[in-house]
Amino acid sequence: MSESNNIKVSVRVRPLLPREKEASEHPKCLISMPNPTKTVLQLPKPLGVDTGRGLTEDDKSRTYLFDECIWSFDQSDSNYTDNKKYYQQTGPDLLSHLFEGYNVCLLAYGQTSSGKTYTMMGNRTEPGIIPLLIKDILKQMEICVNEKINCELRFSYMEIYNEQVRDLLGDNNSQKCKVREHPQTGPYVENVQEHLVRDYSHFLSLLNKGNHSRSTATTSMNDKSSRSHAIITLTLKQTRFESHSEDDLGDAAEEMISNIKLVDLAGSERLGKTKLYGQQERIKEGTLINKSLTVLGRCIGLLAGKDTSKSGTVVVPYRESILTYILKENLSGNSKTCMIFCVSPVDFEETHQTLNYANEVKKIKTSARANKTKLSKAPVNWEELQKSDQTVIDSLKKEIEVLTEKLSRIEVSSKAETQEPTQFDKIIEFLEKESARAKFENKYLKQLMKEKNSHIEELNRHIDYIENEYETLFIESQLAQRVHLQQIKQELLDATYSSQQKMELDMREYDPCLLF
Ligand SMILES: Nc1ncnc2c1ncn2[C@@H]1O[C@H](COP(=O)(O)OP(=O)(O)OP(=O)(O)O)[C@@H](O)[C@H]1O
Repeated sequence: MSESNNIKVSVRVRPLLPREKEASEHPKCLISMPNPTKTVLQLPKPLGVDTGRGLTEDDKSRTYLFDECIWSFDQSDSNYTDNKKYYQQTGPDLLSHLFEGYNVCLLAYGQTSSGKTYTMMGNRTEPGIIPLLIKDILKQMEICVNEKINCELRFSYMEIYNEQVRDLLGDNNSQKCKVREHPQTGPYVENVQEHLVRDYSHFLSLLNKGNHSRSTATTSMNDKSSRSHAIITLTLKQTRFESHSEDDLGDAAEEMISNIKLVDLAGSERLGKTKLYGQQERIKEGTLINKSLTVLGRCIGLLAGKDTSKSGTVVVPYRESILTYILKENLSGNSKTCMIFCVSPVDFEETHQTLNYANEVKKIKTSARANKTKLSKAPVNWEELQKSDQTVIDSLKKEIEVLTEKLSRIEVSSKAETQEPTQFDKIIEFLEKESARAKFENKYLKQLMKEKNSHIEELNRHIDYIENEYETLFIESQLAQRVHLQQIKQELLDATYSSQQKMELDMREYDPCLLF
C-alpha cells in the first residue's frame, strides 16, 4: 500500500555573518517568524501608494506558511533553534520512516552561504542533522536485536560536480560514475562504493574522508563554498527472524530494504555577488550549479501544478540534469521527502526567491510504500546438494574453469547483468547469507545472555536484600523476645514478692505467740 504525502517544507534563517555586520552599522533582519509555521519577509520598499489611510501589512511584507519555520537568527531569543533542537523536531520522523521500510530524502536548498552545510553537516562543536541522525540509527539498530531483527547499514557518499557524478569514497576520485535507470526502483548510480557502517567512529571517518574530497572553494560570499551537490545515501537492510521459542533465532521471515538520501545542494549564486570575474573554472562551476537548480525548479514547478493540470500527462524534464535524474523517485515517486530551505536574513532578492520556491514545493505529492519482502524459508536446497557431493565438486571445477576464463575477458559487472546465476553463484550466495545469519545469531545470543545475566544480577541483588531484611528482623525479634522475657521475669518476681509479703502479713496475723 502506498501513502500519498506532500513534501514537508521547512525554512531556516541563519544569524548575521561577520561580513554582514561589518557592511552596515545597523543591519536589519528582513525575516520574522511570529509562530512555528509562519514566515514574514519585509519588502525593502512598500508596494502600492499610501492613499492617506496608511499602508496595509500586505503592502509592506509577504507572509508564507510552511510546515516548520526555524528561527536561528538571534541566540539570545527564547525561540532560537540550534542544530540539536532542529534535529529533535525533525529527526524522529525520518528515523521512524526509515525503520518502517520507507525511502526517505532530506534536501537542503538555498543561496550560497545561507547555512545548508551548517544545517546538514554542522561542525565539531555543533554537529548537524546527518551525524545526529546516524547516531540514532545505530542506537535503534541495537534495539532491533532484541526483537530478532538483524540490521545492516551501508553508507555511500557522492557529489555531482560539473554535471558529473564522483564517488567521494572511491579508490579513484577522478573516476566518473554513470547514472542508469532500473525499471522498478528508478535511477541509480553505478559503481558507487557502499561501506558497511560498523559503528559511529567508523561512520565519522567515512564522512570526514568524503568531506575532504568534496569540491569546495573560497568565494567572496563564503570562505568554504560547496561547488557541488553532495548526496549521502544510507541503505538499511532489516531481516526479521521468526521462531516459536525465545532462545532460538529461527528462520529469516521478512526483509526490508529502505534508504535515506541526505542532500546538501550547492548554493545558487550571482556572478556579481560572488565576484568571480576572470576565474573561468569558478564561473563554469557556478553556471552548471545554477543550471541544475533551474532544472530542479522547472521540475518542481511542473510537479506542483500536476494535480490541477488539464492537459493530462505532464512530462517532467528529470533527465535534463544529473541532479534531478538521481532525485526523480524522491521528487515524485516512492519516497517520504523533506526539504529545508535556508535563507539569509539580509539578502532580499535571494531570500524572496527561495521562499517562493519553497511555497511551490509545498504542493508536491509523493507516494511512499514500505519496501517489505517475504522471504522463502529455504533459499537453496542444501540437502539435495550434499547428496550429490561428487557431482557438485565436478560441476564446481568446471564452473571455476569457465569463470576464470570468462573473468579474464569480461567485466564482472556486465557478466552479472547478463548471466543466469550458476550453481556456484547460488552456493556462494547461500554461504554468504548463512555467514551473515550466524553472525547475527551470535549477536542475538550475546544480547540474550546479557539480558539474562542482568536478570540474574537483579535476582542476586534481591536475594541480598531479603537476607539483610531477614537478619535485621531476626535481631529485632530476638531483642523483642529478650525484653518480653525480662518483663515476664519481672512480673513473676513482683508477683512472688507481693505474695511473700502477703504471706508474711498473714503469718504475723496468725502468730500463736501473739495469742497470749
Ligand atoms: N544556523 C547557523 N548558526 C550559526 N552560523 C551559521 C548558521 N548557518 C550558517 N552559519 C554560518 O554561515 C556561513 C555559511 O554557511 P554554510 O557554509 O553552511 O552555507 P552554504 O549554504 O552551505 O553555502 P554554499 O552553498 O556556498 O556552500 C558559515 O560560516 C556558517 O558557519
